[in-house]
Amino acid sequence: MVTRVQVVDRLSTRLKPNFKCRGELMRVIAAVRVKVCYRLGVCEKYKVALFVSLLPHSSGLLFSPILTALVVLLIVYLAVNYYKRARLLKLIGLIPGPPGLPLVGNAIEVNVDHDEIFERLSGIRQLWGSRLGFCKGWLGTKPYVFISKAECVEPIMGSIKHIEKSQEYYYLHPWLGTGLLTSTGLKWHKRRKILTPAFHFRILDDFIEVFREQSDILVEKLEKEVDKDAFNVFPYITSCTLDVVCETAMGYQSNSQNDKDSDYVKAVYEIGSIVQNRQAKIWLQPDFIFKMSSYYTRHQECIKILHGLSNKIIAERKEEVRQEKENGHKDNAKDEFSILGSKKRLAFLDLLIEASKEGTVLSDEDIREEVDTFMFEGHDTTSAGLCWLLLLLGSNQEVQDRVVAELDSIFEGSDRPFTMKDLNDMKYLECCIKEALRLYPSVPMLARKLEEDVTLGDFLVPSGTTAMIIIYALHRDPNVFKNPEVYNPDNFLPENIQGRHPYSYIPFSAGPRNCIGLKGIGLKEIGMKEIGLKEIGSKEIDLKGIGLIEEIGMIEREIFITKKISSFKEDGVRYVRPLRIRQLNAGLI
Ligand code: HEM
Repeated sequence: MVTRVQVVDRLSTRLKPNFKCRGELMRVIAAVRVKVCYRLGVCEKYKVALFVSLLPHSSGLLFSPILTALVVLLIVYLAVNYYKRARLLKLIGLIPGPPGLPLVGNAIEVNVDHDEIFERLSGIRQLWGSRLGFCKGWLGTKPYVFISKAECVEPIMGSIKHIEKSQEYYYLHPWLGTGLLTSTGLKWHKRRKILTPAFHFRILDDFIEVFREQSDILVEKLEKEVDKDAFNVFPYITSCTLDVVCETAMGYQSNSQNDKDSDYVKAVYEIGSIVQNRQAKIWLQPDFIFKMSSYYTRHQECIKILHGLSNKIIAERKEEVRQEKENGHKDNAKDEFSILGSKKRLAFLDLLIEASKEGTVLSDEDIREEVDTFMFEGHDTTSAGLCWLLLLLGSNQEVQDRVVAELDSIFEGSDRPFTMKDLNDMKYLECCIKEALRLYPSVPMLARKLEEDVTLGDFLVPSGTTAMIIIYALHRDPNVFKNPEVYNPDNFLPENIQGRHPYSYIPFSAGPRNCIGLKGIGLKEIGMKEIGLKEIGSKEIDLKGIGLIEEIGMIEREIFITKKISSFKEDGVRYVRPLRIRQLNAGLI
């Protein structure tokens, strides 16, 4: 039996002479086909045709049905793509927005450090989209629409069709994998279904003790800064939220409030900053370029630290669960979250181990993805929210007085630990938190890749566009919130929220892909820490003269507590009035 290579060799020799006409060529091919079928012992015509099409052309007229089909397919593919791209360009072109340069679009305008990008994007939206509530922009060859009007947010966020996260989230994959925040399609649906029960309100009962312990430590730390020079309150709050989330998510005490040099804590910060840089700088986006950049080595070190710890904790916890089960602890049927049958505080990880059904539903890697996701989503959002709340309470004496009056009415002079019921009774504090999240949403913008065309007003936004929802601007729509720049918790009194568009206030996102922690944990966690801070007052610490400086925009948050007391702008820094935290029973200290 001859080999295929030999057949091709022989055929090419035979076909070497130039053909005078197509008929002659076809006759040769037919003859060759017979011979090849005979020699190879096969008779599939397509194989012969393929051999013939592979032969070196002795004439420019060589004809092959396969080659023709391939060329036709290629032309159709190119034509469809050309049509799609032309349609996209035409439709996007109709939407108002800044003119972009070929290939780079508006990338040069946003080629700034990540703390300034937010300002630039908001600026573009304000300049071009104030009236319509949306405008377009180009990052490289990728089209974006920046949206900040409730009516335009709804068709996207409210639809199950647009749950695909945009390219910006891809840079989180090395750390978070495709956990709940970053996954899409079937995987997301499945995970969301598994994880939703974990956020049952009863889980908060287990967590309340962690909040109390950690806010006590926070108070102790802040005490030391009283009456000293200006200091940035952000690291204190973030360490506290990180400790809370480490313990509630993994059952692990990261102790970052006491150990600022913790490798894990440093890695969380650094990777966040690297990811933001990648999102903004288009040349860092292709993997092969990123791998050559100075960021990459540190990025990999961070991943090693972050995954190393999660893997270690998961393995240890699984082993503990196994041993406790072996030692005869039976599942407590009365408590749907109790897997150990003991009174031990359950971490989110325990619930995942339970849900994993010994690896059949969730593998160890799946568990790690989710634990890492909750570490990331659970600490950054709440710490930003709490810092802004402090700033706003510090700057609004009257609001602060009302918060204190409400707490006084609940605690009636007692310094007993707070309970879930207390938290539910703090209606005005809840309005204050909501209003803080309105002015300074912890997630100031989010993005979706449109899977289908969407109609916004008189415009059709084509599929393939990235919809960037600028929550920060949405929350400042003067048609929804009177005096939108003013901190006014009354905006959230029941009588004032009547008739408000449901998509006009979305700090936790909205629709099927909203925050799974939502009010349940996010708001309560902020509330609990706020109470913790209020206990500074109950311990009679003199915070008189302490003020706050808001120094930045929304992305890189630094809030300084300082002795400066006026309210003016200097060197881009806005000084505000002092933060005063009142005692439980007394007036202002
Ligand atoms: C003030 C506190 C919080 C705020 C403002 C907040 C805000 C948000 C927002 C805006 C999203 C949507 C993100 C996007 O689509 O890109 C989101 C998603 C998410 N959040 Fe939160 N969050 C908070 C607290 C928490 C907490 C405490 C947890 C967990 C312990 C959490 C877990 C998640 C998860 C897992 C997702 C992804 C949900 C999904 O895609 O199905 N969040 N959050």
